Amino acid sequence: MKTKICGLREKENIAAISGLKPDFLGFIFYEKSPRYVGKDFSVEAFSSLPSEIEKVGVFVNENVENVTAICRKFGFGFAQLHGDESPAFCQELAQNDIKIMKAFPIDGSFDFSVTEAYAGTCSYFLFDTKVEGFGGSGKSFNWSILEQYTGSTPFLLSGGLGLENITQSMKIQHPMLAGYDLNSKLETSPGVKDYEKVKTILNTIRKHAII
Ligand SMILES: O=C(O)c1ccccc1NCC(=O)[C@H](O)[C@H](O)COP(=O)(O)O
Repeated sequence: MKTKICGLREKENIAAISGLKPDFLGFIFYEKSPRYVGKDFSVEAFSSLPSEIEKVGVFVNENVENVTAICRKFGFGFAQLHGDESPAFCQELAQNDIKIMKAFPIDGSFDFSVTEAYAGTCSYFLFDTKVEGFGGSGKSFNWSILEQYTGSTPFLLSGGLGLENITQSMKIQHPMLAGYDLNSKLETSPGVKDYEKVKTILNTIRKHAII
């Protein structure tokens, strides 16, 4: 199972968490987020990152030019699109050699047929809890709705995953469940991840994955 730790921004914290070898690290370029990387964020912040960890830029309703420029500047292989980006937007971005993770806000009435137009363009979907804002809510959704997803694009489960519910979430049996996206439940403060909590949750996921 893949693991993604989202919403880091401080050099020492990035270095410590990268030592735990998650598959993806996410950096938020949405100014209204309490985890926004900030104007002074520089490539220096992850100079020690092993190349096998995929870097993900997280965007909300940003334009293609800005997403492309930021991904190129920071060497992000992936853009996570967490707003209302259309299938055409994703196709345009994919032409710039950027892999896409498209987030969808899930509640009990989500219609998974909306994901169909994104298949083929996105490497992963990210199913996150529908809330007022866009992400980082710390809230989980009722996972039983995932049974309705019959697409062939792999997805990361997201939304309020922490030490208290990760074991329960690993009971989900879905052929396209590719991994877990982890964020606010593992923080000491917004944007700063708790090393011990991240270590414990990654060990839990990895132990389960080889049983
Ligand atoms: O985390 C944020 O502050 C955020 C704000 C705006 C858009 C996206 C954001 N996070 C993106 C993520 O991938 C989070 O990991 C995802 O929303 C789950 O967060 P959480 O519920 O805190 O585990």
